[in-house]
Amino acid sequence: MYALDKQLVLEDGSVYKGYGFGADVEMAGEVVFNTAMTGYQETISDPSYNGQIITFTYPLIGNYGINRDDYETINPSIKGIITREICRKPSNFRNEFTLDEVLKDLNIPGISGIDTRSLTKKIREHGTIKGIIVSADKNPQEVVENLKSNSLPTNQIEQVSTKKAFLSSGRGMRVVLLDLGMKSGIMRELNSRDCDIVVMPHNATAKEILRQKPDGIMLSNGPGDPTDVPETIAALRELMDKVPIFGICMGHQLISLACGAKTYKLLFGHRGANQPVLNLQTGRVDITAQNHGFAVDIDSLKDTDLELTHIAVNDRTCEGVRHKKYPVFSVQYHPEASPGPHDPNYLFDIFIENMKKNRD
Ligand SMILES: NC(=O)CC[C@H](N)C(=O)O
Repeated sequence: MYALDKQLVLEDGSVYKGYGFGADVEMAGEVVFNTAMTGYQETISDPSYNGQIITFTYPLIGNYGINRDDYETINPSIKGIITREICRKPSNFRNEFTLDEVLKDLNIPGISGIDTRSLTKKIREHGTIKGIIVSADKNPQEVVENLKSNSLPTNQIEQVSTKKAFLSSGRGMRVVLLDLGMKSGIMRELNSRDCDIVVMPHNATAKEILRQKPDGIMLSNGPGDPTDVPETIAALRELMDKVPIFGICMGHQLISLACGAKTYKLLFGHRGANQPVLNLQTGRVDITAQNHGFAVDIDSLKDTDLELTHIAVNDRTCEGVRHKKYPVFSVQYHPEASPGPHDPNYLFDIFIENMKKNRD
């Protein structure tokens, strides 16, 4: 039998005892919850979760193992995993490693045996909260004091964005993919449409981007607060009228900020694989993959050249915008899925069409 050797301590003083797995290290992070039933490998390796401890509401995690192919980045930067139950003997034809051994290699701690329903209810009421997975014999009061005195990281985009530009050749449209902490799924979608991609760091200037003679610019997802990167927002302002732009998640927030809208932090965010989104033009609802803690303030769109195109069915928050004059659009959800449904995948085709039209 495993011993109750670890505890999850939250900033509000609550303590959840459990069983440690993965790396035996202590790392504080923002505790968030994800409601997807599958896709834990893509989720833990999504760079937008940088600095966060992920609670999986699905009660069994690790049951189909980890494989070489499903990483969204090969350098995951989450601060921990919280589960009801961890499967230590996965069974799947694609299984190559156990979640436990991979987390050990990646130096990421996990805790199982947690009442994730109660924890999730707490986060829903309180909002996302700072927490840490520590040894069960530590005094929780002291841990809480420590947690309170340490602030969560800022400027996370620069930690996960590529330092140098690189190419992924194709014969189709030339796309500058601005890496704000991109999931490889975005690259895969562009590759599958034969795009000729230049991936550039988050702080590339408008001039550097235009020097690549792009047909269009793709803005990726990314971690943390969108207001952390004023230089990227300034670059976007210069680029808006030059070439078609498509933004996903962080990219969507940055386009909105560049046009004068405002962003704010949601109480507990949207993280999962079945988030319904209403397309206001067609009346169609797409079921989407999402992972975001911030949102664009719908009221603030009034004074901009953006129009609201999509809203979340669950809480009526902003899920997409479009520029009134230029072929610039963005969504808060993930058309690249990984993990999650492929309903909105056609958005990549719209981006390709926008680039073709702009070329003609
Ligand atoms: N996946 C993302 O790009 C998330 C964007 C931003 N970090 C947020 O939490 O809202």
